[in-house]
Amino acid sequence: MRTIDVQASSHDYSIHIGSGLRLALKSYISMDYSKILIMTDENVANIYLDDVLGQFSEKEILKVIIPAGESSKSIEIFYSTHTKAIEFGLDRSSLIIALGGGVVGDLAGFIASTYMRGIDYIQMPTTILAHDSSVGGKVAINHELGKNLIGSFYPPKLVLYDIDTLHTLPTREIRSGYAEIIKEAMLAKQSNLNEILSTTISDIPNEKLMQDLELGIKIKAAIVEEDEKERGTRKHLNLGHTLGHAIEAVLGYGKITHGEAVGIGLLFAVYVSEKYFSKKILFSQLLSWLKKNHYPLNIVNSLTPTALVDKMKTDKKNVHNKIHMVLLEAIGQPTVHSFEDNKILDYIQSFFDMVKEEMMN
Ligand SMILES: NC(=O)c1ccc[n+]([C@@H]2O[C@H](COP(=O)([O-])OP(=O)(O)OC[C@H]3O[C@@H](n4cnc5c(N)ncnc54)[C@H](O)[C@@H]3O)[C@@H](O)[C@H]2O)c1
Ligand SMILES: O=C(O)C(=O)C[C@@H](O)[C@H](O)[C@H](O)COP(=O)(O)O
Ligand SMILES: [Zn+2]
Repeated sequence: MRTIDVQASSHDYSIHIGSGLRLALKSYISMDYSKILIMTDENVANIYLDDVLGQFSEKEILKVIIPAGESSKSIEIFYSTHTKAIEFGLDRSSLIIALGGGVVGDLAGFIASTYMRGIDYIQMPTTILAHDSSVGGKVAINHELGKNLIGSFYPPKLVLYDIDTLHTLPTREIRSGYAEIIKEAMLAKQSNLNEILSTTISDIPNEKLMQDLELGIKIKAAIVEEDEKERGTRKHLNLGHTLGHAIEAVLGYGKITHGEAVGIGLLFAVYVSEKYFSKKILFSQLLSWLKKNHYPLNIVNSLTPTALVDKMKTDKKNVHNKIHMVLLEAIGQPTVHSFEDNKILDYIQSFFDMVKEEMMN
């Protein structure tokens, strides 16, 4: 087992990464909680819920199983879960457990942050992508006008990452998770990035997966420790998300995975960076890695650049209604830049043209 400790402003917490941890959850809970609400989605419930429930008595634990997918990060499910929690008698000494991917983690975490003005919660990530979402305390639900627009910063008490659960992930979700690891490596060092770009999604040995996850988590943890509330450096973790989030919202939540959208968003961020700084950084290597690993680059054929710019206008990084994007001056040197809407529109149009041409080769 590996452990990474994170210092948050409210408390410190540990991220344990290892095999079989879901079966030992109870031994990691140090407080005597009055009741527990465990949230998971229907896919994860089918495979792993009993492993966790088996450690508790029926009286003390309420299970809330939500539909799988991004559309569950909604105000309706947020509200109905509050209702179930009140009816079950959850109080301020109760605990919420998020067993699942980033959807469950973001939603359950946001419910924990608002229930009776805030109760403890534990993240039990079950996707590769959730190495990112379970760390750092960003919790949220979506608004029809944009991603994660209703939320808060609310760190978990503990992250228990049982990597055995990752063996049941569909290939598409492995692909999705790796986009965020690439992002983290792009913010760190060339050698880290080379290591991640050497991965082939369809064939990842266990030890390599563990190493890549640990690398991503360490890079993320260091950034959120430095700037928990995203006043400055944490914005860099949004690399690839200005376009990525807009793609998710324009297509309709759940039509593309978060990581697939971020993968395209990262390529766009590198494309703009190379134009802006007039130098080669990573575009051709990243493009060929994304192509080799079957990221859905051809989605650009069904996207309208003006609709994307409209969505980008609701991005949380914007200031005075101006779109702000994270660019890379070089690997490990992210910076934030603001652009006029027309300039972004030009970039998207020429980027799409280039991707379309590449997809024909
Ligand atoms: N809070 C943050 O810092 C942060 C960071 C990154 C992403 N996010 C958010 O995370 C969400 C995406 O998370 P995700 O990619 O984990 O999506 P997800 O939670 O929807 O999970 C993806 C799919 O995998 C299934 N699944 C989960 N675990 C499984 C397992 N072990 N075996 C088989 N199937 C399994 C789920 O049922 C779902 O169908 C997005 O909403 C994104 O905005 C948040
Ligand atoms: O932790 C962060 O900070 C991130 O930006 C991580 C992102 O991968 C994640 O998708 C996050 O939810 C996006 O943040 P948002 O503030 O743009 O919603
Ligand atoms: Zn993300």
